[in-house]
Amino acid sequence: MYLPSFSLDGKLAVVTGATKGIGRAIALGYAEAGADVVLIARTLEDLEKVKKEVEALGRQAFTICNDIKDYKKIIAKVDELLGERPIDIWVNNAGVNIRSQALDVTEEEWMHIVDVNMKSAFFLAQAAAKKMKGNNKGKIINVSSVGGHMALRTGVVYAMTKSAIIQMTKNLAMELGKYSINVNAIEPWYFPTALTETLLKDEAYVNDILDRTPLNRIGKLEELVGTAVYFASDASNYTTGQTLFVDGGMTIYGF
Ligand SMILES: NC(=O)C1=CN([C@@H]2O[C@H](COP(=O)(O)OP(=O)(O)OC[C@H]3O[C@@H](n4cnc5c(N)ncnc54)[C@H](OP(=O)(O)O)[C@@H]3O)[C@@H](O)[C@H]2O)C=CC1
Ligand SMILES: C[C@H](O)[C@@H]1OC(=O)[C@H](O)[C@@H]1O
Repeated sequence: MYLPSFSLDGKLAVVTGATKGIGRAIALGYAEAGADVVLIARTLEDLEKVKKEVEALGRQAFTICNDIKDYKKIIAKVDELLGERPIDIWVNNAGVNIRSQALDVTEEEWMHIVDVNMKSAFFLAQAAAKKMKGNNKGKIINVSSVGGHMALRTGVVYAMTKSAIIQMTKNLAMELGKYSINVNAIEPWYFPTALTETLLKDEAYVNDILDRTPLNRIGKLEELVGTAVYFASDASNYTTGQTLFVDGGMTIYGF
């Protein structure tokens, strides 16, 4: 039989930033594929809503209402919630951006973006890997951005953190391979979410995006979930340290 399984039946996935946009889409996609899901975000009302959506799909949902900058508390809450239940999949999705020009970046902006997008992502990946190591298997998926691969006008600090996520993915994949833990990254171009809402309301900005996007349209969230399910499933068991662009062709656009 050559078709590998894309099923996540019986798996447990943890998704950071799981109440809106890309994180919510991934969490629901995972539930549709058979996984139980731990949802992490800072807004309780939103967490309860997505919890109900996961349960409506017949899967178990757990919620952790906490800022990932307090990653030690997140890790303690995961332990408290799950006990001995293994974590099969960890998605570092939560991310923020403050779109300042390089000459205007403040230290506070720097610290906030770096703490959420890079420091928290690393230490949560480290904690997940420590648990997965005991089971000699696991899938860590990091959400980077095209902005980590090429210079966009959406802020240098955000770009630095997204580029760091790509390199973190490679180094973790190298070190964790001996425990059969796969580490991969997704690099999205533009998708309609709260994070990009303001940008995508600007017709001139959208036209600039489309001018550089061979598929000539903004992505649909369901078109990103497939990649996240692939990286979470047995279908990707021999794929690690990789970054997959889900970008409408933007990164190959020359002239
Ligand atoms: N949308 C896009 O076009 C692109 C997005 N990306 C990346 O995808 C990821 C998701 O982005 P997107 O879905 O657009 O973002 P949204 O702002 O739409 O959603 C962010 C999610 O993360 C949660 N969140 C934000 N900050 C924190 C925090 N400090 N601690 C815990 N949870 C947090 C939010 O809930 P709450 O506020 O309640 O905590 C929400 O659930 C990010 O890493 C982003 O960089 C990459 C390329 C393109
Ligand atoms: C494609 C980028 O990641 C995009 O640019 C932004 O400023 C938003 O934060 C999105 O992440």
